[in-house]
Amino acid sequence: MSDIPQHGFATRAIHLGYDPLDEQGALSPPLYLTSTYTQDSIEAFDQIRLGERQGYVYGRTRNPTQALLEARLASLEGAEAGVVTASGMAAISATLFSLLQSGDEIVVDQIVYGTAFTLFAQGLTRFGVRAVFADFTRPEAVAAAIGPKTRAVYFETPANPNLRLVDIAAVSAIARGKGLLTIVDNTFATPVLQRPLAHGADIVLHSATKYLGGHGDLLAGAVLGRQEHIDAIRLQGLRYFTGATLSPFTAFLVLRGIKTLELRVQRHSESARQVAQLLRGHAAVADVFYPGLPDTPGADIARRQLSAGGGLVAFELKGGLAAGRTLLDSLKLARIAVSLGDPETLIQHPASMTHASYSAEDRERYGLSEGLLRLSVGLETPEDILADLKQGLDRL
Ligand SMILES: C/C=C(/N=C/c1c(COP(=O)(O)O)cnc(C)c1O)C(=O)O
Repeated sequence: MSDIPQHGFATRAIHLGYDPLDEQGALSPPLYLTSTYTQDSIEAFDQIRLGERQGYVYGRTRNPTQALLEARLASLEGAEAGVVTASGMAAISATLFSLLQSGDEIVVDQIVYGTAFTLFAQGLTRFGVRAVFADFTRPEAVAAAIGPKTRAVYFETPANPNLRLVDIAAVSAIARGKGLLTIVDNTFATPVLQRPLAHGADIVLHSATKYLGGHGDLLAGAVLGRQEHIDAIRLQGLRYFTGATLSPFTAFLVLRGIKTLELRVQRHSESARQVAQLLRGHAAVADVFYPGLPDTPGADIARRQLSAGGGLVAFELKGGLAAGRTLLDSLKLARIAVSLGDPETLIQHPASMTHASYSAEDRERYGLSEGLLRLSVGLETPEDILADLKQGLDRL
């Protein structure tokens, strides 16, 4: 079925780029565990290196199982090409090390995943790259932060951990007008709900550890975008800056994960919407942040960019951190753990867990409350998730 690329999201996630009749009728794509490849002549290796011939040489930069996953993820994000990596942080670092060099600046949103913040605030400075943090909910603040040395802008939307929303079209228009690249981490929304390239972004990143793998049993990353950028990220960022290659077996697991991605994200979203409504109506809750609530901050952006609210809910209790600790200790179904996008409902305290690498001053400055809790709503029976949360809240 050569016309699969014109089919729907779920059909492409399941069928794109592979015909079982090419592989003895094997319905599940083969797993290529080889580290190296032979060819029939030295000339063949020259032709592959020069891009005159499709083929494989060595597993650090290309592998057929990874290549199928890259083709499917690129299709799901509406990208020309993709490259997969050993983790989400590997996707971020391979991208930054390929596209930036000493003396460059990059404008970054104030609210990003904690370890990504550390890479920007501390890691890149060791190589002469300066991150300038700005409030991306105000596009004019992004424009003001751009200088003659800026090469790119970077943000997450919805952002980790408080789910704040950034207007992709507005920010990417500012960046494009100054000849800059727009890099968007789409981990929280997934391409089921949001495709940043369609709103003007140039590069999309994923921690495939999360919703794409979808079962809390792997670490992986992905970068999607134009061929020229993906080639640079593969042949520089992956091949020699990081070497952070995705194992073929993990690529096989992510291929299996994305077959149910649309179904899972829809279920995560519906359950999270119910959780957000429960929280919104409970006396112990001070504030709820959920893109699927009609009056959430940035609701107009959500309506333009997201087809549903997603599986993450952030909230604050009236009793602050002390109440948060009591709640976490009283939950019986939800597990206290970092990460997200698992079938299991997970709850965590960003200030002491995923965002502990922000200094207390930076958390204060950027509005990351000490009392904020982040809930990754799982795939359990929704009534059970709600009952567990309610019994914990009712004790406060
Ligand atoms: C413990 C990890 C969490 N997050 C990670 C993460 C990464 C980094 O992804 P790897 O963990 O390197 O696959 C990249 N981009 C985003 C928006 C992320 O949330 C967490 O928040 O709970």
